[in-house]
Amino acid sequence: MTSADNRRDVRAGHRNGGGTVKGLIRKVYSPHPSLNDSLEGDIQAFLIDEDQLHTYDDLTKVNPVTPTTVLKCLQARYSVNVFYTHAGCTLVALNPFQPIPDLYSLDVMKEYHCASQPQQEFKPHIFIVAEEAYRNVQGQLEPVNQSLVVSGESGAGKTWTSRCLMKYYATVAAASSVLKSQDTVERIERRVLDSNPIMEAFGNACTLRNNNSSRFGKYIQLQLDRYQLLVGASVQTYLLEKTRVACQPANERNFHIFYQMMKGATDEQRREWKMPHGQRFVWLPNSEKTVEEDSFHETLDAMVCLAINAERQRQLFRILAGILQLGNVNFSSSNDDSQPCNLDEQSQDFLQRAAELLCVPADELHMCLKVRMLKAGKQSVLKPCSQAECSMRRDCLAKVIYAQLFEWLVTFINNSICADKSIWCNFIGVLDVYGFERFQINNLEQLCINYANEKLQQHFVAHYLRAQQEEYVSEGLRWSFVKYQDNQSCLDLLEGSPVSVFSLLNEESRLNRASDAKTLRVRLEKELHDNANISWDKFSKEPHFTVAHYAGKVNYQIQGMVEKNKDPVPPEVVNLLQKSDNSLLHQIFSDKETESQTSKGLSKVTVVSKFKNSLESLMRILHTTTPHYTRCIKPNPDCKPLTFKKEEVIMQLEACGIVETIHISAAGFPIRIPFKGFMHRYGLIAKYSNFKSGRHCVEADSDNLLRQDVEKLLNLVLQHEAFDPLHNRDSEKHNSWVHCGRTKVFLTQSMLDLLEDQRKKILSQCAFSIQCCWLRYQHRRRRARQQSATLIQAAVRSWLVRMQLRRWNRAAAVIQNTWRKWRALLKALAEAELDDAKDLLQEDVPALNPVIRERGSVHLSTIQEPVTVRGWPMGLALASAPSITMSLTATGFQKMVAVMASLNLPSRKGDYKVEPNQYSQELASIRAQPKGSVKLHYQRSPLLYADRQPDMKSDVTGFNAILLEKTL
Ligand SMILES: Nc1ncnc2c1ncn2[C@@H]1O[C@H](COP(=O)(O)OP(=O)(O)OP(=O)(O)O)[C@@H](O)[C@H]1O
Repeated sequence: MTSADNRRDVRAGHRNGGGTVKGLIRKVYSPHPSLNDSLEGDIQAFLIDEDQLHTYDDLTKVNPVTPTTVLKCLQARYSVNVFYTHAGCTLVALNPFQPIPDLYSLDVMKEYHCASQPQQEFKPHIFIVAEEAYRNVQGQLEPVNQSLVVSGESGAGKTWTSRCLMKYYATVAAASSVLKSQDTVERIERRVLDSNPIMEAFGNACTLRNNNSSRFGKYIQLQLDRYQLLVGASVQTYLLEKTRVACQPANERNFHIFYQMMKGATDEQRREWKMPHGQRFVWLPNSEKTVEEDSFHETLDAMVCLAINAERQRQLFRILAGILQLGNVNFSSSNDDSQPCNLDEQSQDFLQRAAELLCVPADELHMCLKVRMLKAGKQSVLKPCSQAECSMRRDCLAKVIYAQLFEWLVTFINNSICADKSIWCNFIGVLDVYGFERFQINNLEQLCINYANEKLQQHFVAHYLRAQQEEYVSEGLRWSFVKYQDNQSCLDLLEGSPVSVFSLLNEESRLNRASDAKTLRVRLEKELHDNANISWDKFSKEPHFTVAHYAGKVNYQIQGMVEKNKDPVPPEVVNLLQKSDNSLLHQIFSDKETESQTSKGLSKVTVVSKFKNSLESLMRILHTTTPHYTRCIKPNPDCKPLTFKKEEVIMQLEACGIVETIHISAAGFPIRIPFKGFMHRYGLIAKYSNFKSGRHCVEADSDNLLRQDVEKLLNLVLQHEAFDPLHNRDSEKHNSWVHCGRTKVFLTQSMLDLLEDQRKKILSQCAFSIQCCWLRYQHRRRRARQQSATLIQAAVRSWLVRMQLRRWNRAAAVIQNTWRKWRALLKALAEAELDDAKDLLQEDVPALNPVIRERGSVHLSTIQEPVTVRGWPMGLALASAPSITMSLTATGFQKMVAVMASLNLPSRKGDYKVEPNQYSQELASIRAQPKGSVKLHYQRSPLLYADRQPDMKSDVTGFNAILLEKTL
């Protein structure tokens, strides 16, 4: 099946009357013959178009709705391999009894999950129910928690459906995981899924009606965190059929796990379990029959995945092997009643093996089976048991071990998969309970199972059929009542107070006397003859009673019922098991009640009262959740593919009241929301659609005001639709999309989808606006930050520059100061030298000496006069250059610059003319240009060596040497 196949045929919807938009005038059975004649005509007219029957995706579109038309549509769909059909609030699932390729593939799951409106876009499917429940949790519409109730008779496909639902959630609730590591999510979903094979191995068996029949009921809570991700699960089980361990109905088998062990054990395991090849076990009938579920490896893998360690597995399988050995123990009757029963040689051997496997002393085990301990006051008396009693004690031992082992397993699984309460906030529950049972001989098990089904039917009736109709009336809707089968009187018969079948059964069980079927039958008849749901076949020899259940009459055998209800466990048995060296066995019995039934007296909890209590707690959970119903239908009793038996199907349809459901769904409004809640959720549509009510919608308290707001809002939503149901309300009100009651709005699914669409659009617009504002705000903030950063940077830079300049200025001042000192000193020296030279020429030397002497300490800072340019001896000019090294070593332009600096000539371009000596290329003259008044005449110095460059290494002597020394 491709995804295109899954898509809904939209044209079919139009052909079938345009879906729920246009009201359909439906006809129902009437006591008036002429009306029924016309109904018959309508049925024929409807069925004439046979080719179109399979296109009815929703049975509410069938017109007229009768068992025949519904059946024909389902048959037509089954023949074209379409197995799911909507029936209003219920999904009808026909069992194909063959694998349908790609019907449950991962891609299909994703398609349904990603579709904006799966119910509109795709064909009916169990994934639509799953997705609807998931979206309800996402939408947080009260009640947020969801329950998926899967019902149907044995083999109809409940377990299969539950598995599909779990796989769906394990996929979609984990796929969107972005917050957790993939590893964590996978581990959780894997563990949740892996609990299935273990539970099925221990709790399912091959029966005449189903090769993999669940012999217990279960309610699985899939725990979701606030992001709607699967974070854990928990399982609650109900009424395991433990009698199957020791007594299998003809042509049926024991629980799968025993066959798995026998077929899948390795040689070593066989040795350990004392289970050689070819060994026959009385409690494993029909072991030659192979079923798909006989896969031991799958169970072992699941155990590993759930962290049941190797040692625990060893202990567990040894216990199971011990149970099998017990089944082969046979007691032979003793001739003397005062003597215990004997065991033949073979049985002794089996008993020995059983004792070894259960790790209890063989002789004690033997004693415990054949001798009963009676308490008379404080005295205990041992009384040998009859052969039947011995067998019963043996069976009881096996049953109690198996039941406790199953309970331990469920607790272990729960510990492994259950999330901490602080982590999960919502749940989706999947309820898979055994279907209605009616055999040739029915006993306490069938009574309990059928009672559970009655309870579920009542929940459906109360939640959907009755509640809906009652509400329509109280809310002022004009409503033509649909008759439905209310099973309250049947439930009163079974569980009512003060007298009911259960109460009488319990009374009888608590009396400390041997049960007598006939007495109970008489009591039942005497006390309950007023109730029309119970009857007796006067000609039957066997004590019995017949109950008219919603799904049909069932005849219950009274023989053995009281004993089963007592479910006695001999205290010796429990004492013995508590002594076991098998730590698992020891653990599961360590806190078991050891006191005998007699000592407990009337406080003994019977099977019926225990079951009733657990069912009531389940009902309490169901009442606080939003239910979704799936009715599984078994098309034929032989589990054959492509076989549709009309009689078989019509009985099931009638049993679950599908026709009534369709009537009410077709005409009614499945969704009801109080005005306040409605405005709270959808008020934003008015607010953001420029719709003004003149006051704040949600604050308007009076129902009338609220009602007006609601109506305006609905008009607003529908104004784009060609059809305006509110204006139609006087005519076909109950067939329109929406109706405003006194305190509530009644909606069809289509109307709800429309409202949700609008709400989503507005929310997405709001989200867009918020995103824009946020982006703008972020942008502004970023810009402000940038500006601030620039400002700070500028301030810091300017501060740094100022600091730098201050340092430079100080340094420059120091340099200038020092430079000036040098210059003054050199000037003084040069002048002194010139004066000296002049004096030498004029022989007037002493004129300079006083100056030198006077300034001898080189304190010349006060000399500020500018250099007077005149004819300089070049040697002195060079010596007064800024750096002596520079003036000595530099050549060309550098030298010229050095000289100019030393002469304090401003180095403006073009002010001076500099001429080198044409031979030596030494600086010959610097002349001011005509505009200036500087004239420099170079003449041969009268000083000795004045035409030489000072050379540190050359032998500069005399005054020049002194001059050089000072410069350095
Ligand atoms: N959708 C399906 N597709 C293919 N096969 C199916 C489907 N549903 C059920 N089956 C087949 O029908 C068989 C019986 O289904 P299932 O075990 O789910 O019935 P059930 O209602 O749980 O019975 P019980 O009450 O006895 O446990 C399955 O083993 C499987 O082979």
